[in-house]
Amino acid sequence: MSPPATAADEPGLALHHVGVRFGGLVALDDVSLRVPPGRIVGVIGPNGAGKTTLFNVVCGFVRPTEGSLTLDGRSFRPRPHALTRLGIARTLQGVGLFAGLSVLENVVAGASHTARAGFAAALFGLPRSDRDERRLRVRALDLLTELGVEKYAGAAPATLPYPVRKRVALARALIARPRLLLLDEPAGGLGADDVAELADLVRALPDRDDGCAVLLVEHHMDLVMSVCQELVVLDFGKVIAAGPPDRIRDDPRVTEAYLGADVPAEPTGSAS
Ligand SMILES: Nc1ncnc2c1ncn2[C@@H]1O[C@H](COP(=O)(O)OP(=O)(O)OP(=O)(O)O)[C@@H](O)[C@H]1O
Repeated sequence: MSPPATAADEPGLALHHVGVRFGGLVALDDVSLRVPPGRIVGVIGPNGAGKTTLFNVVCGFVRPTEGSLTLDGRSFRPRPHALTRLGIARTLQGVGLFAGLSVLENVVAGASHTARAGFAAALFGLPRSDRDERRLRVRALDLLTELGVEKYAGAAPATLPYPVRKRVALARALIARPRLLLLDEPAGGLGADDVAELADLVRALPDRDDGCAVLLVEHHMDLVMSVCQELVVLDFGKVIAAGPPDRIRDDPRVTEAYLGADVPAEPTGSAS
C-alpha cells in the first residue's frame, strides 16, 4: 500500500515519515500524508491508533521524534499559538469557547493573529481601531449567520445547546480565513441530525469564498465517509490504508483493524 503523494514541492500540508514515541510506546510510525489545497482529508482508525497524536503534531502540541512537516513544500515546525499566521486554524475536541465572552466576542477573538491576543484584546479592551473592530464584528456576524446561529450572537456560550456551541467554535476558526482547517472529532457529542447538518457544513468549506482545505480527525464513520475525498487509516500508529472512501470501505485491512476480524484464510483444500 502506498501512502498519498508527499513530494516536497507539492502545495498544501504534508507529513513526511512522521514518527512519535512516548517513551517506549510508538504512537506514530512512518506516517506520510498530504492535504492538498481545497481537499477534505480524513484520518480514521480504532481507539489508540494515533489520530489525536497526529492532530497534535500538526497543531504543534506534540513534536515528532522522526520525520518532518511541510507547507507548500517548505519545512515548518508548527507552534500552537502561531498557527493562524501560517493560515491554519483548528477546532478542538469539545468546544473550548471563552466563558466570559459573548458568542460574537468569541468569534471576533479568533480573528487576531493569535487567539491569545484576540482573547486579551476582547477581555481587557486593548486598543484595536474602531474601524477594525467594526469590520471584525460584521464579519463575525456574517459567519454566525452562515452557520445558522446568528440569533445567539449576544448570548453567553454556557447557556447554549452543545451543537450551537460547536458551530460557534467553527465560526471562530473560520474568521481568520484559514487555508487549512483542522477539525478534531467535530461530531463528538452530536446526535444523528446534527451530524448530518455538520456534514453539509464541512462539505461546503472548500467551496466558500474563503475556501479552505480540511484535515478531519474523526471517529464517526458516516461523517468521514460522506465528506472526505481522501481517507488515511491508522492502526497502531501506522498507515494501513489510504485512498478514496469507497476503496477504504471495502478494504479488508480496515475491517480487520476495526472489528478485529480475521482476514479469511486461504482454502486448504482439506475436506472434513
Ligand atoms: N502523552 C502521551 N504519553 C504517553 N502515551 C500517549 C500519550 N498520548 C497518547 N499516547 C498513547 O499513544 C497511542 C495513540 O494515542 P492517540 O490518543 O493518538 O490515539 P487515538 O487514535 O486518538 O485514540 P482514541 O480514538 O481513543 O482517541 C495510545 O497508545 C496512547 O495511549
